[in-house]
Amino acid sequence: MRELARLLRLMRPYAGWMVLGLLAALVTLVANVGLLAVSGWFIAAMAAAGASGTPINYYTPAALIRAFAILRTGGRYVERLVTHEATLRLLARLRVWLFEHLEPLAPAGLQDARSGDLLSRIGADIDALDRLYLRLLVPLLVAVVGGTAAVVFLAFYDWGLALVALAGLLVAGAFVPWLVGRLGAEAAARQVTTAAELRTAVVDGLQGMAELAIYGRAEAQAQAVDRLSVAWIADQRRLAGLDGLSLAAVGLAANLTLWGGLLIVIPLVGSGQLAGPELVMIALFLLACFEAVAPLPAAFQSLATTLTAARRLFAIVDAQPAVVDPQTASPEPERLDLIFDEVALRYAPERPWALHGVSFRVEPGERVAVVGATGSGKSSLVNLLLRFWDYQAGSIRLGGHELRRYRAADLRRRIAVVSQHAHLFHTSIRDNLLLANPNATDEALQRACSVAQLDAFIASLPEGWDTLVGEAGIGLSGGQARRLAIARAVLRDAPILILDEPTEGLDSTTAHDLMTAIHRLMAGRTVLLITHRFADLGAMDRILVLDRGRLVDQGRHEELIGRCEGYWEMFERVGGTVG
Ligand SMILES: Nc1ncnc2c1ncn2[C@@H]1O[C@H](COP(=O)(O)OP(=O)(O)OP(=O)(O)O)[C@@H](O)[C@H]1O
Repeated sequence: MRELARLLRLMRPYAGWMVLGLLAALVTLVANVGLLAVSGWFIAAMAAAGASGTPINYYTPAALIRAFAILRTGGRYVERLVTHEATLRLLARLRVWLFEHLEPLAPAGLQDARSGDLLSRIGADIDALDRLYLRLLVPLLVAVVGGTAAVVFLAFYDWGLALVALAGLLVAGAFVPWLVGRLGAEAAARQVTTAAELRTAVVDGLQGMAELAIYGRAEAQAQAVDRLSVAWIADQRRLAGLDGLSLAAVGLAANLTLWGGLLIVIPLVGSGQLAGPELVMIALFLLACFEAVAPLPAAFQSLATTLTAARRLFAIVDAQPAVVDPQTASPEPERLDLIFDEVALRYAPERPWALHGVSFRVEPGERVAVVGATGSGKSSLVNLLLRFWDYQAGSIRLGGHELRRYRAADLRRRIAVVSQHAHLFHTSIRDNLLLANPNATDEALQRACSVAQLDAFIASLPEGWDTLVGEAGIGLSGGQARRLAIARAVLRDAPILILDEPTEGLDSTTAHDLMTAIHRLMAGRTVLLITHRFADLGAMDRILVLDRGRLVDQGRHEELIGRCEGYWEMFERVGGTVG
């Protein structure tokens, strides 16, 4: 129930809309009950007056009936409008709120999360929260206020009648919801996680469609999706069954209350304490006031769904990011020299050190390459520099200030990255470039693409800059995608440039061409180039050699080849030549 209190706190900014929606719901209920009761009384009174020939004032009740009818229609309209406005505003805010909490977690805090599951949380789980206000709070408050008013109204006629109504309303509005809530709690909670697993399996299957087809596992994946689907439908069926039962139970309670009420009211009419038409009015009033409690069983049934969804969202919101921004503003260094001093990093306490006792210095404008076997910690250096992860020991200083004193965004503004994994969004080439600098002019875009040697390719496309690159850049070749990443880095115009295996996976001609573009990009910048390609090392001022998380040597190629065994072995293995 702690989740419920937290959810209510999140709703506070929309309290005005929510109270208005609640009032509209109450007015609608009163109008509906009033309409039925007055109509019943009016018809019976007119019939009695007609039979006995007594004159009757039919203006007032007719006007009341019209007023109730208009109020009911108008109230329902306003209620739907306002409650949905409140809910949609809340959901929009919650999505942004979740995204704001999600962003600092990336990538360290999200590496165990699956994209389908995250999609579920930001989509379906947030949607499930609309039930709290629309399906639980509004019906509950309307039931309590409306039910109490109905019982008080009936008490003016007869205490016994009021007690019968109270009993009926309690059965329909408390016992039945409690029972279906209990019977359906497990299925309601489970369907949230099953739906998330189902989405994850579908997303996984779609993303890995090519591999599944190649290895003939598409059928197995389809069966896994089918199993989850069947489990989800089974839970939905159980909930729908309980929903039907609860509707029947509320109907039964309403009818039994009507009969109980009639048993009390008929003798009162017989003894002349009550007029005949009032009997009809009370009978219809009794039936109508059950409208106040009818939505409660479904409301309590959805409570478990809402709470499970809320728990899943709060799990993300409460997660601690691996790197927390400092409270104070970032320092403004004059020269951007970079110093690693005895730096150590491990990704989890149970994992071995990815970097250990690493010390080196990079002067502004210097070009430094990092080489080492796979898993030696090269990309981990980048993870630290971009503040994706925090180091556990040692110190990293940029411009004389500890890296931790910089806010991540300020730090990242000074760094441009070209990597083999640069993500391309399913939008136009122009929008993918503007990501690096939303204010870039067409001339700047043109210049960036010319540095990246992408201009001829873009000019050859019928839609030019507006060509869609496809999901994750599927419409581009590996080399073109890398060039787009280079153009982004040009637009970023940052003093520090990180090249994380920018030519990895490309054939040697393409890699060579790409390096020509990269050399232009390097001009005037501090460069950290991570590479397996010895051909790229000729243009570098210094080479750092990493081995199992340790910096084992550094120097120029000619020096290292003579004294560093590990370097020499790597060079031999790739049959390298240095460009
Ligand atoms: N996100 C992560 N979570 C846990 N361990 C990680 C993570 N990233 C890297 N590691 C581990 O840290 C060590 C260094 O990895 P890193 O990616 O820095 O090596 P690398 O030299 O860049 O390798 P490669 O050349 O294959 O890209 C490896 O043992 C790796 O398994």
